[in-house]
Amino acid sequence: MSELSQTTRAGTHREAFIIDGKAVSQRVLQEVSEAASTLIAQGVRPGLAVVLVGEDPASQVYVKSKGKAAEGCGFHSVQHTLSRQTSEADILALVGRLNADPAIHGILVQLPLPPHVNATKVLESISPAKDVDGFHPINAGLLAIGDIGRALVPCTPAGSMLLIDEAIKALGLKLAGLDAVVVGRSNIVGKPMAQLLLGENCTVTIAHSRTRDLAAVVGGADILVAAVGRPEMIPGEWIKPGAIVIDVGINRIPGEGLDKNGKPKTRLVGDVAFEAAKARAGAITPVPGGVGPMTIAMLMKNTLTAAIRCAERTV
Ligand SMILES: Nc1nc2c(c(=O)[nH]1)N[C@@H](CN(C=O)c1ccc(C(=O)N[C@@H](CCC(=O)O)C(=O)O)cc1)CN2
Repeated sequence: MSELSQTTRAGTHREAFIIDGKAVSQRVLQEVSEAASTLIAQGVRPGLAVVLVGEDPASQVYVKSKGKAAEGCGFHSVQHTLSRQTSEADILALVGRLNADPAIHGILVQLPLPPHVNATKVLESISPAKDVDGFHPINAGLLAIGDIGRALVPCTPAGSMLLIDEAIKALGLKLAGLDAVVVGRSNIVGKPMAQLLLGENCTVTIAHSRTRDLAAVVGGADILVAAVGRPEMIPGEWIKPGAIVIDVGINRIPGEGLDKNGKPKTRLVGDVAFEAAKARAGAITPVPGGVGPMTIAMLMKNTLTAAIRCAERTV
């Protein structure tokens, strides 16, 4: 496809539409709260259990935000905080109890887990019906065969799709047929993202560390999803003019000066060099304030979905 149309009447390139992940996530949370109220009035309160193993400060912040968001949606919310030394067997036993608890519709084990714990084994022990992270192979399989109606879809890719919809509307485009490039092939973001884009009839390429001529592959993308976790590794000059850029990376790098405690300041950047990319893209997500807030909002949506499906199974 040729350049996506993004020129003004004077013929000069317009600055990118900044996709506001905070605003879109607030909208999702509002919709989830309203639907949850209806469900609660019918006697079913969605319940989310979050399991945190260890004391990683970033994980503590994310888990706290998830609990707060769950409460904000009117959910029953529980947090299990386990010490870093907790054995894999004890984590599996806890997941087993949560699987059997009728008040809990969604179970999330915060990642990363300590190195002595087999994360795959723990994630596969979660009942697929309560796997609100969408990481269980059953949910990955349902997504791969295009049965989204029965799957729980991973939160970050699902949220990224909503941001793409937002950009498509703002730019007056149609999603079907666009060339999408996903940089990164993780099971958590890259692969499910590619499946979702394929489900919307995009022509999808997954690029990774062994991709030859990444610049050329990225340069062909009408939609670029960067999910590699390497600060600003995609230069703005690689972006196709008018492209939609979804930056999943959240990388903390050294900032300038000292904070109020005298410690060196840090700042968050994405996988894309934002300022240069903004000058070429049609639409772009910022970091922070782009994909990140969507992850938690979609987790609430998945918990609501799990609760609704559970209620439907028991009538
Ligand atoms: N079990 C899971 N573990 C992890 C997941 C996940 O989806 N499931 N994702 C990440 C962490 N994460 C949620 O858990 C998460 C990361 C970032 C944000 C976010 O809103 N980021 C803000 C910036 C926050 C800051 O200032 O530090 C943003 O981008 O605007 C939300 C959730 C790993 N683990």
